[in-house]
Amino acid sequence: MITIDQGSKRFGSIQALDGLSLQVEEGRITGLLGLNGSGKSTTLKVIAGLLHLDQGEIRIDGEPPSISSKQKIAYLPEIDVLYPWMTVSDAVTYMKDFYADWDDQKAARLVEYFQLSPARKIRDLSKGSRAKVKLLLALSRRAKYLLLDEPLSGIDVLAREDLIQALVDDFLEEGQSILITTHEVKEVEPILDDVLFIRAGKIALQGNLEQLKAAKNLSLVEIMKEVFGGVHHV
Ligand SMILES: Nc1ncnc2c1ncn2[C@@H]1O[C@H](COP(=O)(O)OP(=O)(O)OP(=O)(O)O)[C@@H](O)[C@H]1O
Repeated sequence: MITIDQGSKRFGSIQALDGLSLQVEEGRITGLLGLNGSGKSTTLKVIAGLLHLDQGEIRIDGEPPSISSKQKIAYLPEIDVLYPWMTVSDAVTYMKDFYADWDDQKAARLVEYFQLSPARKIRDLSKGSRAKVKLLLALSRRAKYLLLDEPLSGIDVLAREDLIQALVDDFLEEGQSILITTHEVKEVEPILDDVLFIRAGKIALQGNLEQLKAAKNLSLVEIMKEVFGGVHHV
């Protein structure tokens, strides 16, 4: 389980996380949902160990972030910034050398599923294909926790629902957990077990999605309107 207790993070005058407490359960798919600038990416970066909290505690399976906890976490890499000059195949080799839990067969299946050309340079790919390479690089690790920050961004609307379902049916291993941030709420809803609603750096509501919907007798989008004050576009 991943827990954050009263986590705060400030960037200059901006309080990105403001006493945020959450739990991400094992073997479940959890959606971290919120408006622009509410702290979703910051939360994922804190869990990935790329940012440190100013205050509060984070525990990954009971341990503070460390080299060994980082091995349990696959974070959708910023490939556009990290290695634009690499080909798709170079990026796969690079990740394979870096991570002991790399699954070569799954990487090959994903290259085929996404119809990626291994010899193409990342910087020359379309935005959608770059998004697919990012997903490929995260999903090809047998990491316990997969952190997916806006994985559908740039992927066309027709491909999104198929992709998200394939992700769960064909590429997720038993016991793996996903924490996903997205604005594509309707596309992702069918795969979500749990939801965390984040507002101004705090969790406004969290729980099992089906139980929340039943308790409130509302759809996910209606719950979001309630939590975020009637704002439709999240
Ligand atoms: N490196 C940084 N330096 C300065 N401010 C930052 C930095 N990273 C994030 N912020 C600010 O912290 C706040 C939270 O940002 P964050 O990226 O976590 O939000 P988000 O919920 O992921 O937003 P979006 O949905 O727009 O991607 C925002 O006001 C953002 O401008």
